[in-house]
Amino acid sequence: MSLAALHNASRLPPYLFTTDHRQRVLTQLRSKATGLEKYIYLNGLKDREPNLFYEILIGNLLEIVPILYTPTVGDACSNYSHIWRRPEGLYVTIENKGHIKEVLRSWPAAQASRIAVVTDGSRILGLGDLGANGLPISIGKLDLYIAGAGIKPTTTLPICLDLGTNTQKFHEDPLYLGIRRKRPDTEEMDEFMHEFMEAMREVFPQLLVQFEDFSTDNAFRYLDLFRNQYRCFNDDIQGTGSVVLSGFLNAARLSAAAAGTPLTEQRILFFGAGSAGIGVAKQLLSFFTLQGLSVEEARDRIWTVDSKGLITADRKGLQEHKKFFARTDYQGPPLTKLEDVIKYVKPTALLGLSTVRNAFSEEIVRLMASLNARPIIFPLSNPVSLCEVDFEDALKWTNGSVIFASGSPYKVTEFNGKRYEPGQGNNMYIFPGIGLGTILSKANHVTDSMVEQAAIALASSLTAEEHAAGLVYPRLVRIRDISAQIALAVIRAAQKDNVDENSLFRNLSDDALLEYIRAKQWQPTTSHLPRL
Ligand SMILES: NC(=O)C1=CN([C@@H]2O[C@H](COP(=O)(O)OP(=O)(O)OC[C@H]3O[C@@H](n4cnc5c(N)ncnc54)[C@H](O)[C@@H]3O)[C@@H](O)[C@H]2O)C=CC1
Ligand SMILES: CC(=O)C(=O)O
Ligand SMILES: [Mg+2]
Repeated sequence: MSLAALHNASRLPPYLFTTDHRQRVLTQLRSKATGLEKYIYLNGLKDREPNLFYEILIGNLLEIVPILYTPTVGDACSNYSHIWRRPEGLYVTIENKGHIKEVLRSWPAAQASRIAVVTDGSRILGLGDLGANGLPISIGKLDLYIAGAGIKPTTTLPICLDLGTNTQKFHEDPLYLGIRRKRPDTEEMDEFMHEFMEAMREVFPQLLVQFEDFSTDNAFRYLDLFRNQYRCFNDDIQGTGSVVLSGFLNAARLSAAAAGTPLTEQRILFFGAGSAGIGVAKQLLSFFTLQGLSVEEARDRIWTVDSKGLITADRKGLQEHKKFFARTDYQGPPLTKLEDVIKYVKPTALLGLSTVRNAFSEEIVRLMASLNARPIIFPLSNPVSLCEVDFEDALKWTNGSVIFASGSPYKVTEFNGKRYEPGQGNNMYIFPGIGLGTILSKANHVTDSMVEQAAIALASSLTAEEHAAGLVYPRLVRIRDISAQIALAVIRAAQKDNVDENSLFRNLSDDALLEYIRAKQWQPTTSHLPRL
């Protein structure tokens, strides 16, 4: 319909076209009192005017990403059954076992689908088992694919597997959207997951599956079972590993320069040894092997702590995923307090993936500062309400020397008259580029080298000005460009590993391929809307 015809439609206010829609949206958004209300408002906007929604998101990333993603998406998930407005993703339930394919076929434009984010709701951020309320995490991640990498919205597919929940209060909530039953045992869940993955390949032949927020045992289990069989990766293990390796490459340079020591002298302590902690620890082996150390030497420079303290090999009943980093060189009584572990290990870096709010207390942070000229402290648990230490406190207790990156966003902070910018060590910097590179190259698997090269590309993407400002991650506003650079590195790694099915790119120079990737990035079009 032409503007004139629209103007003549009597339901529209007569002066609508003398106003700017973007300004109207931002004003309405900012008038909402809480993050959750803002989330609901943006959700409605996406339904009414998806192009405008994405234009506003891309143009205001720093303001809007914390609403659609961590921390506010955590509130949206916790309350999803109560704020639900409309269908916006696919639910596949345990009751669908035996005919999952038919359920998947109900998704419109199956042939066009390229990327699915699949959660079973069992560990949403650090908020635990939210069951069928987990869908917004898949939606939020896909919005970042669209905004951050330029993936076309109609090719994205958010999925929540509703297998029940062990959180009793949902069984008793009359508005709860999911099945009221406990989660299945391993055998039943395995049967479901095998059928689901086979059906996904058949119905969506071009699809990349991103596993998201599965509880730790299942996260490792299904990654191991499926990674060589299907086009898939686990964001919490591999995406987080990659993004933290990237930030660590830059942080270690700053820390080693301040200490006057070689990079290989880094000693890394993980507080939290779940899918994220161990996923990152495994990826950080590459930090050392890239400097020429062997895997065994690299492992020697990494210590892990869980709720029982320093993880040692002699501990009875140690879970499988904790065994690789379990120490064999500690003799003595169990070290159960973080402070004692730090005194024993003398780490240069302390990484939190524990879900324990304020675990990095004043004593802990001051201890790190007493051991290091520039301590690396990454409190990576999400959302903010579970972060191990706030940015302002970390600055104060280290007198500004901390090299900091958190999982959820913090604001630029002044300390002693100086301005400090926090890093955000969140897989949102990496999965859009991994996805874009995998989709474009039609890689049939996501290999370790694709994940590692993504990290190196992200670490190398900082501008001279960002380096001079002491940043360890590039600024989020450049995410589209950065995702294109990551995608290039991912495609080249896929080619080296011979998993690319799109061989056309092999003859292109890096410059030509980067140009091609950028040209492929979807842009919202809002020319049909009024602007001044
Ligand atoms: N920044 C990022 O990009 C990402 C952050 N995460 C965050 O990482 C956190 C952990 O996720 P998962 O590993 O999947 O969860 P998980 O629940 O499997 O792991 C938590 C770990 O922390 C340990 N822990 C719990 N309480 C403790 C205590 N009091 N003292 C010492 N250790 C304690 C547990 O023993 C376990 O090893 C979540 O908050 C999640 O949001 C996860 C993925 C990406
Ligand atoms: C960021 C993310 O994937 C998580 O906290 O689970
Ligand atoms: Mg996650």
